[in-house]
Amino acid sequence: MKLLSILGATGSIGTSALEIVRMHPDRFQVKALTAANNLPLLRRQIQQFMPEMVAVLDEAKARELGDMLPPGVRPEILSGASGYAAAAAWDKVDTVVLAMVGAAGLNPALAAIEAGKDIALANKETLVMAGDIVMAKAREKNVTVLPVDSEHSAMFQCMLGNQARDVKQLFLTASGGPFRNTPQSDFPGITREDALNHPNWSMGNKISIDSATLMNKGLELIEAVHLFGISHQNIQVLIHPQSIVHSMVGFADGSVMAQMGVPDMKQAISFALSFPDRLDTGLSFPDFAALASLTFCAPDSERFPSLAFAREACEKKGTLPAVMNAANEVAVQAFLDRRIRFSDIFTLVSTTMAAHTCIDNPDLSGIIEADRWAREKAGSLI
Ligand SMILES: NC(=O)C1=CN([C@@H]2O[C@H](COP(=O)(O)OP(=O)(O)OC[C@H]3O[C@@H](n4cnc5c(N)ncnc54)[C@H](OP(=O)(O)O)[C@@H]3O)[C@@H](O)[C@H]2O)C=CC1
Ligand SMILES: CC(=O)[C@@H](O)[C@H](O)COP(=O)(O)O
Ligand SMILES: [Mn+2]
Repeated sequence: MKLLSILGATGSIGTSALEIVRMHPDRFQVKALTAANNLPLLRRQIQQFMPEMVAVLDEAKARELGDMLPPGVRPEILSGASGYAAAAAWDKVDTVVLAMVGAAGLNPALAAIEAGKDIALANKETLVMAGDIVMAKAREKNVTVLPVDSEHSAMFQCMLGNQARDVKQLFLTASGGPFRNTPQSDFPGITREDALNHPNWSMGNKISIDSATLMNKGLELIEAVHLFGISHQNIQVLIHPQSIVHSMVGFADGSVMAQMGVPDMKQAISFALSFPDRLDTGLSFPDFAALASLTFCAPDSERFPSLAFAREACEKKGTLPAVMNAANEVAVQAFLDRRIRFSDIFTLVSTTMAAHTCIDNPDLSGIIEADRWAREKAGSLI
């Protein structure tokens, strides 16, 4: 029986993780859940899964949640950064699902690793900001970090049974997002609704916008560098509009292994939770006969410069990846709030990166300071 803490339980990944738990009550028990603002959904989850600990965004929300719960349902209710860290590090938990969105995931990730918990990692921003520190800490604490991100789960699955030294190339697939075929001249007219309309995946708002700008693939490039200890130069990004091949690994002998499935995160989440077993998820196989073709092509770096930003961050390292991530978070939120246009996201990120004086080998406080600086800088550009 795995004893779970699910951080970001009310989100797209969190609710899919709970679906897996619901399907396999003999394998998983929920001990802790966290959310930020969605108290009605968290209340229903608490009543269904009866965690002993929950954490929400702030004290006011914690009081509100307490008032919403019926008599007899009394988990410990914590709040804020200390609450999330407590839910990640609690000694009644052995596995933590990190499914919060954005930089807020870094502190609980480190708390979970420090406490020796196994990690199912969806929050890619954590590795983009501080991958060297997080992975070094995981090695020191002998903690397993299992990828939940579909591409990284795919690559991990392709590598099983092979020697790490035989991995020569990663092929990171991207759907291309909703604007794969949109001419750049139409970018100024792109609305929030257009950009949230991902062709294949149902996901939270932030990652949906990242997919539309291809920044999601930039973040995933850096995530792969840290998870698999490979240079970004050995990672090729491929546009694969069908999202059936979730990624591929090329080996020394010229063999390429691909992992496939319908675009549904329950496969990757369940594998991270049950590894090395495979659980029944209720998912069907792709209908290969009905699929006209599986296609691949190179990304268009002119319309979508995000991959170039990420490769620059990989080259310069230091605080630059955290700066790119923070500027992107500010820009995406401003676009979601209808304060900037779609193409302004690229300008905000590139201008903030260009203004940054990169610090090599930063410690955690250096990264947090770079994140703060980048948010202020990007905010001043809006
Ligand atoms: N969705 C997907 O298919 C995939 C997602 N990922 C990654 O997983 C992570 C989660 O994505 P997704 O589930 O789509 O996101 P959602 O926006 O759907 O959910 C985010 C979750 O985090 C909580 N949250 C938001 N802000 C904060 C904060 N400041 N502090 C604490 N908790 C917060 C939300 O709470 P509330 O809703 O209560 O406000 C919610 O529970 C992201 O890093 C994303 O890149 C990776 C691969 C695929
Ligand atoms: C499901 C998942 O892992 C997402 O990160 C997905 O990859 C987004 O689609 P894009 O390929 O369009 O970025
Ligand atoms: Mn992904």
